[in-house]
Amino acid sequence: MTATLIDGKAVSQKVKIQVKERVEKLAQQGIIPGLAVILVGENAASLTYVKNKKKTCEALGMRSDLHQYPDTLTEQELLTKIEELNQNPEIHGILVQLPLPKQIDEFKVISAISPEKDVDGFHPISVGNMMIGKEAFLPCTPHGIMELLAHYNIDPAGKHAVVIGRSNIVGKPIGQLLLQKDATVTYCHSKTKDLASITAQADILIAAIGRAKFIDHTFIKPDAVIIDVGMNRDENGKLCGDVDFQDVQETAGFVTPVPGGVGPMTIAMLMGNTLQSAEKGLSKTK
Ligand SMILES: Nc1nc2c(c(=O)[nH]1)N[C@@H](CN(C=O)c1ccc(C(=O)N[C@@H](CCC(=O)O)C(=O)O)cc1)CN2
Repeated sequence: MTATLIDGKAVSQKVKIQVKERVEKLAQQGIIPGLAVILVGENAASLTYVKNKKKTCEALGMRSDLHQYPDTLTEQELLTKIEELNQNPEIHGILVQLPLPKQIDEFKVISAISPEKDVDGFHPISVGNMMIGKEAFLPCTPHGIMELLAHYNIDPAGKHAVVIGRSNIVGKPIGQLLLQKDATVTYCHSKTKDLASITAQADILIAAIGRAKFIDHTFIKPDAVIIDVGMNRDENGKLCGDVDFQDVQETAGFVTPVPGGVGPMTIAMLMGNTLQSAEKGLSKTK
């Protein structure tokens, strides 16, 4: 039997339709959700992502301002821009595209964004609230993964979830979100010994390693749910994930493709977070 495809493109469309309906309701009250996206430098992939964010915002009836700077921008200049956006009542979400050039301290920059506008969910206050299960903007990729699991009726409760990767934006938070849904979570990383013996116990495997097609059928348990967060190029320059999609077909129960899996969900969840921020602002003025 071949694995069931987890179709992130289709699920993200569904999420975006729901967001659009809520945006239209807000517009009747004179509020247009506004997202400010800051891009520093000329990273080609980042430019594609920020353009996609802008295009998606506009398609859903939201405002999106792209602030683009050369990689010579100083940290202070960036902090000044963030402060200006923090004060702008028409902007409900602020996002600084990562990675940033080396001269800029990522933590300082993320911490400068008002937590109320932190639609990426990267601010230490957002992370802290998420950790203790309080209301917070959830980071978009992990949030998108949880949405995909829910859509396919995959309940993490009692399952062994193995996360490969410990980044602040994917690995650490997805483990926490799975834990909150009562999964038993194991984190693996570059220093983990005998990785395959651990991943082979996973009912849900999250691959966020950054190595093209690294996970093949020898790493996985029969019928496991495989979520591929990788975004790599193969030997022919073709986009691929951390999972060898073809090779796991006969073993996995469910698998996300790359492209068309987790990636589109990231942008859809960002739209949801921006809308949520605008809705919160409205309820405060009532
Ligand atoms: N401030 C942030 N920076 C970064 C984030 C983030 O969530 N916030 N995540 C990634 C990049 N990213 C969004 O910013 C992102 C990556 C990939 C996709 C996506 O849709 N991928 C497509 C393929 C796209 C292609 O053809 O190149 C897919 O998987 O189908 C969306 C968003 C790092 N930085």
